Parts: sequence; structure tokens; C-alpha cells
Amino acid sequence: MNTTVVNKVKAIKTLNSIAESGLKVFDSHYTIDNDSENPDAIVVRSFNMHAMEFGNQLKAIARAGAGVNNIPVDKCTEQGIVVFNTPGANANAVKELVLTSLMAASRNLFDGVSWVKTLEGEGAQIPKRVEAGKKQFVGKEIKGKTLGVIGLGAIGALVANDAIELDMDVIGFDPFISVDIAWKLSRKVQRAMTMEQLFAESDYITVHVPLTEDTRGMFNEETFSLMKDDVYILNFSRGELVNETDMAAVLESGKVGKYMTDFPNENVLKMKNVIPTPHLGASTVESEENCAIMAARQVKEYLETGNIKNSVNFPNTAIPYTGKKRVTVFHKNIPNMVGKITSAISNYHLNIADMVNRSRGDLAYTIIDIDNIVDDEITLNLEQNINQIEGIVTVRMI
Ligand SMILES: NC(=O)c1ccc[n+]([C@@H]2O[C@H](COP(=O)([O-])OP(=O)(O)OC[C@H]3O[C@@H](n4cnc5c(N)ncnc54)[C@H](O)[C@@H]3O)[C@@H](O)[C@H]2O)c1
Ligand SMILES: O=C(O)[C@H](O)COP(=O)(O)O
Repeated sequence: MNTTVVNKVKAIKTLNSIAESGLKVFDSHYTIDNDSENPDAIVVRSFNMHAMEFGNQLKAIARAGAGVNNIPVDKCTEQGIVVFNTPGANANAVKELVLTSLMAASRNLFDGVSWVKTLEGEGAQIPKRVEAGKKQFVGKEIKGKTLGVIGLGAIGALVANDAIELDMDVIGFDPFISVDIAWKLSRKVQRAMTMEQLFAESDYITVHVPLTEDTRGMFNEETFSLMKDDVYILNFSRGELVNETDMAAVLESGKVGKYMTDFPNENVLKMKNVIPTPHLGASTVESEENCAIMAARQVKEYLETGNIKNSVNFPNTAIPYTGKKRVTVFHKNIPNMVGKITSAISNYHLNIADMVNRSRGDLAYTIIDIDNIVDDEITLNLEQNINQIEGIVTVRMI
């Protein structure tokens, strides 16, 4: 490990409450400084970062969670800031809440509990009132019903597999499903060839896709019209996946029987038959710890070695730190960049011990380990020389 790196205390800023076990990953070479104007890295949950300006020291943002729609990812990419998330770290927590909500809504549990509480003060009459009143809350069983799962990623796949265990028929739609997830998915999960097919066949629909320009408003007047009457919809992904005006209308007409959403707002709370939860999907002790530890480890690894794991905007790139000095370079994905960087290094008669280059879209990332001891003056000069090459975004000497 390079000494100049570990000797400089790095500032980590948090924008939400981050589990202590995650913050402990940052050892004495780091300081958690939430007042810092120019931190080395930021750890965040749902805080909306779109209006933020970033200091010139900022190298990484880690989302302790899945969704990154609260982070200006394109702006970060332009500025050479790596954005990480923690894939799968909160998936079990969300799955458990989805299945809880599915069953609780089917059995009218929320309405039933609220009604029973209104009986307080009726003393000995309560048991009689309960027996007479329970008919208002007759529910339906999920066994044998069809659950449509849109998005078979970390969360959707867990929901699909467990719903099979609960004796539901499950149909899934995900045109971009990963090979890893496909291996883990129960063979009983049927594949919908189109979203329209899933809409037509499902008694319950649960959505587990990221919010992007492609998925925004995917639940709308047109798609509702393809669904069965009295379908129940669960949205533990993002509120903006649903057109709220259209949802209010189909809840009013009864086309949609119930809408369970983790993303309440003024419009949502006015809807009939809505079951709003306060963005609780990832809020378990276990999930908060998983996400915080994973986020912190990824940031630490990146700051100390330049290795990138689980980035949403840069290519995943990692090699063991084998040399005596490491050069990491973000650059445009154009011909001869690696050649120009290695020539700059060989101009100082330095020998390359190992290197890796990965690209993602228009950008690429190169890590080069140098086999020689490089003094501070050469380090600075080499950094400046590489920075002057056309197409370079950022350079770090570690
Ligand atoms: N309520 C909460 O607290 C909570 C917690 C975690 C995640 N989330 C939300 O859930 C989303 C999913 O989380 P995840 O961990 O499963 O993410 P993931 O990346 O593992 O899975 C997302 C899946 O959606 C698929 N997909 C993308 N576009 C699609 C489309 N148009 N149609 C069908 N499938 C599509 C992808 O191929 C991927 O398999 C997150 O992006 C986040 O917005 C909410
Ligand atoms: O995308 C996510 O991971 C969830 O929405 C969780 O958000 P939270 O970390 O703010 O609970």
C-alpha cells in the first residue's frame, strides 16, 4: 500500500443516517466530517443530491442501497466521480415487506386493525361487536392466484421464488435479466414474453425496476386497461413509476382493487384503497448494516487502491496492488489512450508491473502498477503529463 495514501486523513461526508457498523469500516486514516465542504467521498441513502455542487476533492459517492435516481450520475461521470451502490444488500428486507403487504392487503388486515381500535371504550360489548363486524373484512387467499413480477433483479427474484413457495403462480418479466439471477430463479416462475402478457394474466402485480426515463410512468391509463379487474398493485420501487392521476382514477372505478406503495405524497394519500407505507422497504437493522458496510468497503477500496466494484457509472475494474506506485486514469474510450499513458510513464524510465483497462460506453478506466519507487517530484510531474493528454478526465497517483 502506498504511504502517501494512508498518511493523508480523508474526509467522508454522510448525507443520511448511516449504520454505525458501516462507518466503523473507515479506520483512523479517515474522518467522518458531515460539515465538510470538500469531502473525498460521500455516503448517502435517499437524500436528493441533484442540486448539489461537488468539491474538487470528491472522488466517490456511495449509495447505501439500490436506487441511484437521487444522484446526478451523468454529472458525476463528467467530473470523474465514481458512483457506487450496494446491489442486493437490502433485497431480503424489501422482499419480506412486499410479501407481508401482499398477504396483509389480501386479508384486509390494515382496515380490520384500524376498525378494531375504534371500539376502545365499548367494554364488554367489544367481543360481540367484533363477531358482528368481521364480515366487513372478508379477504381472499393468495394461494393459486397469479403474481406478476416486473423486474427480476435482486428483489424481484426473491419475491418470485418465495411466492412460488406460498403456492402462488408466478409470471415474471425482465428483458435484461442477468445470467446469475436466471440461475437462481425457480423453474416454476413462468416467463412473460411481453409486459402486456403479464398485465393480462396477473391477479397481483409487483414492480421491482429502477426509475429511469424508460420506466417512468409505466403504470398508466393504457397499461391499466390491459389488466384484470380488481388487480392489486404493489410498488416498492419508486413512486414515479406510476402515473398518479391515472392510478387515482382506476382505484376510484375499482379496476385496481388496492394500491400498496412505499412512496406516499399528498396525491397518493387522497387515493381510495391505497395502502401507503413510509418508504420502509430497506428499513431493517440487518439491511441498514449490510448496505452501510458494503458501501463503506467499496469507497475505502476505491480511495486506497483505485479498484472499482459495483459502480453504476464506471466499469468494474480491479487488480491486486502489486507495484510500488499506482496510476489510475479515467479517460475517453478512444483509440491509443493506453499507448499515450504508458509512453508518458516510460519517459521517466519506469517499469510497468501490471495493468488493466476496462471500458463502459464512452468512458474507460486504466489502472497501471509501476515497479519502481517513484519520488514525490516525479509523481507530480507524471500526473501533470498524463493530465495533459487529450481525452483524460481524471488521474490519481496512489
Ligand atoms: N422501497 C425500498 O425501500 C427499496 C429498497 C430497495 C430498492 N428499491 C427500489 O427497487 C428497485 C429494484 O431494486 P433491485 O435491488 O431489485 O435492483 P436490481 O438492479 O437488482 O434489479 C432491477 C431489475 O429490473 C430490470 N429492469 C430494468 N428495466 C426493466 C424494464 N423496463 N422492464 C422489466 N425489467 C426491467 C433489470 O434488468 C433488473 O433485473 C431499485 O432500483 C429501487 O428503486 C426500493
Ligand atoms: O433504493 C433503495 O435502496 C431504497 O429505496 C432504500 O432507500 P433508503 O436507504 O432511503 O431506505
